[in-house]
Amino acid sequence: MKIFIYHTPELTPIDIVPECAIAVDVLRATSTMATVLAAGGEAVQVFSDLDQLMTVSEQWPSEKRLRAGERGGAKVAGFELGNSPLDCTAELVAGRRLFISTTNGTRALKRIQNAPIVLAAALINRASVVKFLLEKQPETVWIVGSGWEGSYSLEDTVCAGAIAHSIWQQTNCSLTEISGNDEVIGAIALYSQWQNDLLGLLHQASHGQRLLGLECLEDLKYCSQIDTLDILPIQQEPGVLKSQNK
Ligand SMILES: O=C(O)[C@H](CS(=O)(=O)O)OP(=O)(O)O
Ligand SMILES: [Mg+2]
Repeated sequence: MKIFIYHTPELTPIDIVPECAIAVDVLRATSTMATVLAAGGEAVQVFSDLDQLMTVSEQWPSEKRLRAGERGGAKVAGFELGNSPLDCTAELVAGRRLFISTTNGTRALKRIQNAPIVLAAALINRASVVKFLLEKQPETVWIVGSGWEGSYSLEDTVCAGAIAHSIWQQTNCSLTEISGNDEVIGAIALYSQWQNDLLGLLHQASHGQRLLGLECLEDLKYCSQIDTLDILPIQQEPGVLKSQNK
């Protein structure tokens, strides 16, 4: 297995696809998606465009859908949910499809949606993603950070590093054998440095500071946990992710 890390959707190649592509948006889109599916959501359907989200979700029975999204961190007017995983309780989401559009995470998923296998990863479901990769053994894996409007984000890179670090530790491969680009070495080093204080790292991150400004400390705490949800969001059709085995 060769792992490649791309820090943003914009840095991700467009003319080829890997066997498996993984979108990461620790703050907060993929953390929210994993939470919704773990709480019994039927599926998560992602949109980069709000008008398209409205058009498609209108065709879904109202009692079976939830609209979620943020712009500038704030909930989109008229939507039931913003982008906080803490709002995605089982009472609210069970059996319903989440139609979601966020600033960065949904763009990353759209960018990789043509790969044969597409996953959504966050720190909270890192172990489930790693387990799948070790069982499936895809030849090439891309881990794509969502970043922030085209620029680097610390929290997505540390999560990519956490995935690569775990694969490296659980195989007999050398670092050179698993790393497809230099970003993998850098991400593993970042994770190794901060693995015992991931919340501290999120406090340092510009996105973490933005969310703290929006009074979202509890979101930071939740998203900084590692391996807490046994859930694998996997794409079933372009833009639609379900829990594996559903
Ligand atoms: O909702 C989020 O955390 C961000 C937007 S902001 O940084 O809060 O303004 O969106 P995401 O697509 O999850 O990075
Ligand atoms: Mg983000």
